[in-house]
Amino acid sequence: MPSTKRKKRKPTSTLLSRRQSSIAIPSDKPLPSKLSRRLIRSHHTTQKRIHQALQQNDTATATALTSTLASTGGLAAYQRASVSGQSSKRGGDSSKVLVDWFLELNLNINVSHNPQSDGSTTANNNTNTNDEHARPRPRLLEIGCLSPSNAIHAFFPRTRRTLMDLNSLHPEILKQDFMTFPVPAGPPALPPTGITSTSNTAAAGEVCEEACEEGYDIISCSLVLNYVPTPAGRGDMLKRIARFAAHNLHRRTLHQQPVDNSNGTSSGNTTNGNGSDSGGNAVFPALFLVLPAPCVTNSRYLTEDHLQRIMASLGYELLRRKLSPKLAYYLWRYVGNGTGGTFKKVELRPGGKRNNFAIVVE
Ligand SMILES: C[S@@+](CC[C@H](N)C(=O)[O-])C[C@H]1O[C@@H](n2cnc3c(N)ncnc32)[C@H](O)[C@@H]1O
Repeated sequence: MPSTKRKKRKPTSTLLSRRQSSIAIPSDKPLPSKLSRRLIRSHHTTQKRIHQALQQNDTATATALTSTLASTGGLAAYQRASVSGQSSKRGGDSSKVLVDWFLELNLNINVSHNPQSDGSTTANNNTNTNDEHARPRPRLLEIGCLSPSNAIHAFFPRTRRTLMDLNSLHPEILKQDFMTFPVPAGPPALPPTGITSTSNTAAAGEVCEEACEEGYDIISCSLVLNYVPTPAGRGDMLKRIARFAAHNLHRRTLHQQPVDNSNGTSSGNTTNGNGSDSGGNAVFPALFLVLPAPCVTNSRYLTEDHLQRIMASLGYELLRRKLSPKLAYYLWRYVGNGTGGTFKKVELRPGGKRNNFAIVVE
């Protein structure tokens, strides 16, 4: 008779400690996918529990959970698991979708052959010599960056990209919390955005590189929003991203590249003879947002329609969308004039086997 004994599932903590040495030691080898998935899930859950404990002033539990997290490799182990997910064998570089969309949208951005390039040998690095009205090559701000060698980096030489993460895995990646990264200062008198926020401009005396004034044409936020442990924290991150976009839109307007919001295309001199969009006004300022698919397909509190309402309130319109079994990809264009307003945690999709992912805008 076949045994009816069910195989006991090992607790994640046991699995992690058994693997701990392989996580702590830097290695080029990706972690097994099952372990990566469990590690990522357990990291998110523990972080959420730490936050809940802190909210209840239960510092003992928060401290215990924090040390459990640290003993199992902490953020570094989580990042290693995420890098493993990004490996080409697992088809995991989400930025490939953005590259496809850039090509589809006929953006006139030359690709540098070497994503590590500083741009000095790239034709059409900072100016498009065929178009006297062309703006400098667009600038990327990537929040939550694990590597400077993903597909999208070929579009942005080093001088045109700012990559950041809470924990930097590469000298080019700033160790920086986006929530304290200064919103570019100037040009003066930003138009009203419908977004209320506190202390978002660069403080006097803060180091202000070129980007500080020029701002960013596209912000990439791939699998970062779901890392933020609270619904209100996610809303705050989206609001902050919108302030960066508002700065860029205002700057574009000042640089006399009129944006025609009525039909989703740029007007004036932004298209050249071959129909490509040299200034990128039909696309930029933009946000590339990637979420695990269940956050929008199986959450009690978030649907794609609801996400779209939140984004519209912040001044965004949807340009592109792709849903794969694992991930939801979006390209949003910031057009301003957000309706503002608040979004609470409201049950939209009842059901037993749903998750609780939510975004709250206060
Ligand atoms: C799952 S990884 C995503 C990596 C990559 N973008 C991708 O698509 O695979 C999430 C990363 O976001 C980073 N992160 C989370 N919140 C952040 C913040 N406020 N500022 C900067 N980085 C943040 C984490 O440190 C982590 O490395």
